[in-house]
Amino acid sequence: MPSNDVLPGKTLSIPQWRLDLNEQLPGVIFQLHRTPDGHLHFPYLAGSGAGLDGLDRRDLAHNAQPALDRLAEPDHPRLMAIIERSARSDTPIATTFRLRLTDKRMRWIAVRAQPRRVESGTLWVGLMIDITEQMIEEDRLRRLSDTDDLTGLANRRKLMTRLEEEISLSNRHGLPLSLMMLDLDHFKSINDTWGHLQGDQVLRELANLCQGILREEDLMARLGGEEFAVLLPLTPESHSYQLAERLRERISAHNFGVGQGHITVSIGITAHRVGDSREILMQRVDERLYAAKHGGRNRVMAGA
Ligand SMILES: Nc1nc2c(ncn2[C@@H]2O[C@H](COP(=O)(O)OP(=O)(O)OP(=O)(O)O)[C@@H](O)[C@H]2O)c(=O)[nH]1
Repeated sequence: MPSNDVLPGKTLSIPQWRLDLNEQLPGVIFQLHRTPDGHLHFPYLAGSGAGLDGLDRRDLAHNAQPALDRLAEPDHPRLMAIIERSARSDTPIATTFRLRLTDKRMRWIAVRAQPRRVESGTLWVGLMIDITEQMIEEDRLRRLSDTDDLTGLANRRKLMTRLEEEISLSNRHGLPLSLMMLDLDHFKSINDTWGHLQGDQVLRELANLCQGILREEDLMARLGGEEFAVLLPLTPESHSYQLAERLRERISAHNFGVGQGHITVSIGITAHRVGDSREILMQRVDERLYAAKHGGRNRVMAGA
């Protein structure tokens, strides 16, 4: 049976019209060969884009390294592991990775490749296409679905996802984690007196003010209406109490344009205890907020 492999030492006669067609592809078709000692090279490469432009294909025919050197840092070991696993278990490669081009631009590439054992090692036949535009669009949509329209803060959905992740870290490594819930006091009267649009402006400004005080790794979310939550990783309750007091004071002293001192907040805080679920934590912090409201508002209530 004639071989379709373009391995070193073998020649393959491909009609010129097919070579021309392959070169015009908006992606790359390839053969990747791995010798038993792990050396990788591309015996066949055709097409354009896929982050390989500017590389000498004659070099790549002998050594895949110049292409692998373009892999973004975290993707390099991951892709190597995927190639090894595919070679060992004869399973296809289906993944995405990032390549850094010479001008420092990053491109997202999708690869699909089918391995086959050959005398000289493993040979994959596959294709790579540039999916950067789709990834940017996906990222935009993801961010939209995680964002509160009015304030630009994270929304409840995003908070709940992060809370789940942080709780799992906290349970596994015993790291401190605090949660804060913050609600504007008598906000109905602000709306009634100044109008809904001005009320919206107060919510936006409150979000800005708090974000200026919080750390990068803290996550502030708008839960809905005039209720907010702040997730504080690596923060024990004593620290989050001080922070909550600072937020409360700064908010009550801030001029929101609706009469000095008219905007105050009640805040509940609680710390995560090993074994607490997301729902338990949310319920407990809600109870603390309720206690702050009933204790007279413009105050912080803590308690694990
Ligand atoms: N401007 C504006 N107002 C909102 C928004 N969402 C909810 N509100 C208003 O927030 C007010 C909440 O009123 P209540 O639940 O009675 O609470 P409150 O007046 O803040 O009183 P306490 O929380 O008990 O201190 C209502 O007037 C809602 O219309 C929003 O997106 N924009």
